[in-house]
Amino acid sequence: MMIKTAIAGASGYTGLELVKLISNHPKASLEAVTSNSYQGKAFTDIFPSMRGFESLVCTPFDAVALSSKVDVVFLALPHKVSMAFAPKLIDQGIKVIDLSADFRFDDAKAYEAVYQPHTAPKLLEESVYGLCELNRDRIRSARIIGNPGCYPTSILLPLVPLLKEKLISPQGLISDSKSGVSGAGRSLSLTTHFCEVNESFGPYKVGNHRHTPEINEVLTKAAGEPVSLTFVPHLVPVTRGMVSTIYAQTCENVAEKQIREALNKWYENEPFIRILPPDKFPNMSHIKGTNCCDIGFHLEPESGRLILVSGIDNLLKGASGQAVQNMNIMFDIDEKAGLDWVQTPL
Ligand SMILES: NC(=O)C1=CN([C@@H]2O[C@H](COP(=O)(O)OP(=O)(O)OC[C@H]3O[C@@H](n4cnc5c(N)ncnc54)[C@H](OP(=O)(O)O)[C@@H]3O)[C@@H](O)[C@H]2O)C=CC1
Ligand SMILES: CC(=O)N[C@@H](CCC(=O)OP(=O)(O)O)C(=O)O
Repeated sequence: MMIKTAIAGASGYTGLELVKLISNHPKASLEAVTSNSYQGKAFTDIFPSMRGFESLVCTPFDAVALSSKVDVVFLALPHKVSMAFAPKLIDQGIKVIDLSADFRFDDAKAYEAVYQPHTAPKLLEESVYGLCELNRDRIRSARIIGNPGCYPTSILLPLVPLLKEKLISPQGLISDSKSGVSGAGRSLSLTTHFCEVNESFGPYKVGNHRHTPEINEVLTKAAGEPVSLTFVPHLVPVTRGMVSTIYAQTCENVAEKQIREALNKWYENEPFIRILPPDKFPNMSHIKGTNCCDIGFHLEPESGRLILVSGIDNLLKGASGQAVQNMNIMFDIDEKAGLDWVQTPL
């Protein structure tokens, strides 16, 4: 059986990544790519790197037309936009994997405090947060997935097991995170203009980044009590990649061995989570082009402070790779299908 897919918003960076992944997927086919700005244009006119690999022409989005063609649609659209598209697909019996923030929250009020009034609250209630390793059972039977943000993925994967195992305090968590510029998408903006980012480095949205409530909602559930997290994102002048350096206070008498045992217990059978050996830490160049999340750590014995470092490719495990992993789970095929290769080996 082939899973028939379409990508809405294929002209963006996560859209391109999805086209590459589905084109190489052994059990999925790409039936349609939709775009507003490039209707009627060949996909390869937008991305010449795909010449010879993809022959689709961009069409306008039409849920009824898609219903006879596909089983699942990836919405690679901006947040606040996807919520208008998703219900139309669900009404046609098509599954949805949404890469925006529109279906990530359990609590509509938490979403609305950061974004805008939600126009599909029932679907938001039904949607499943697609953090594959931690939510697999619910993903299996979901009709709609809210694919996690890239920063949340890099922060939640290391922290959730340690909070659940009561090895770290839910208070005073700090994540100092760095992202490549493709995290901001393909549309033009002054902040991602070459001259503004080249040879430049610094934090942005300090104290008010919209990912903080998304991360907090999941951490609070894992801890079983409110958490306090300081999240500071930084932009680094590379195209892709993300590294989060996270500081946490361990609970009394917790030793490094227990941290390693807990992470191994949760992740040793996970193909896309790599717990690094002692004294090894993630590096953007080690995860670029993979669907992996690398996690390394160091415990300061005197202070009990744990330094966790996680690394992902923002466009793969942080977006399109995780979206395909979600599709594999939803359609009950090998979770690694189409993902067990490296696009850009060093
Ligand atoms: N970039 C990243 O690393 C990550 C991105 N995400 C999320 O994934 C989604 C896609 O991101 P990304 O690919 O980077 O974004 P891009 O800006 O690169 O692409 C978004 C695409 O959406 C389409 N679009 C824009 N506005 C509208 C609109 N009003 N109505 C319909 N279509 C519209 C555009 O295509 P066209 O005009 O051709 O229709 C555009 O190509 C976003 O929600 C983003 O937050 C999540 C994790 C990581
Ligand atoms: C570098 C950069 O600008 N990054 C984006 C995050 C992109 C992402 O993954 O988040 P969403 O899916 O929630 O958009 C930002 O800080 O808003």
